[in-house]
Amino acid sequence: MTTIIEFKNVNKEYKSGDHVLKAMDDVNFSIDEGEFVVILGPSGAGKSTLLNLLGGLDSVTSGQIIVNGEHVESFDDNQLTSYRAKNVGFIFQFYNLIPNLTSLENVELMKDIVDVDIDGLSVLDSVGLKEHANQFPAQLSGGEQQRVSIARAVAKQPTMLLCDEPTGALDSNTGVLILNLLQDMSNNKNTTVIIVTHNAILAEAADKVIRIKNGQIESIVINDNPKRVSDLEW
Ligand SMILES: Nc1ncnc2c1ncn2[C@@H]1O[C@H](COP(=O)(O)OP(=O)(O)OP(=O)(O)O)[C@@H](O)[C@H]1O
Repeated sequence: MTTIIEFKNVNKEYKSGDHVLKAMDDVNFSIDEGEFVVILGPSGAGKSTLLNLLGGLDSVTSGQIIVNGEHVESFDDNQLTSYRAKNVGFIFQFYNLIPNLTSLENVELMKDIVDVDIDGLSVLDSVGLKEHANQFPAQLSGGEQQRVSIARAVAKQPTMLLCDEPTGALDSNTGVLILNLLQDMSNNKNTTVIIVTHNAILAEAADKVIRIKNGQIESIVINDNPKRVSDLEW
């Protein structure tokens, strides 16, 4: 297995007045290429902070974040923009769709950003939205908009998919469809998938489970025999 992501002694502090909050407190871990990783922890533990640092949306206070051998913590703004465009697919709770583009156009937009061949219709089909290809975001439900944003992140074929509660707005059947798709991306396309969730059941499907508490790593567990998402008891 090739290590693709390393956090080395990562600290992230937020200052407000005299008070310093340690959102990441000496965090160390590594993730292999193609791993399906679940990050668990209580509210305020630092899960979103970890994803934001890894995705180049926020900068460390100290420590190193090494992705594909490159030091993300030393990137300037231009390097960060190019790093995010080439390597990272974000699936967050906010959808960030472009309102005056259809579902299909929102997905195919990725052609302008990365040099990949995108069959937008087939990606929309994989999230159950082929019939909605020509609708605009305002004509879709919250869960459908979430699925378009997932299709857009997947279509880009990024090195890693960073997902913050990706199924939060979805009913359980659609949630399973999406988590299955993410597990397939990891198993079949060697995409590294990292999912932050409150749903501990998903841990059974993960190759690696990282638990965080108070900005620190509580445990890292490797599953030798992860379950298929479709076999989990929800
Ligand atoms: N921009 C910020 N300024 C100040 N404090 C912040 C900022 N972002 C996060 N924090 C604090 O850092 C800590 C970790 O926040 P984070 O959002 O990473 O937690 P989380 O584990 O994702 O929580 P949740 O499950 O509720 O989303 C929290 O105490 C939070 O209040």
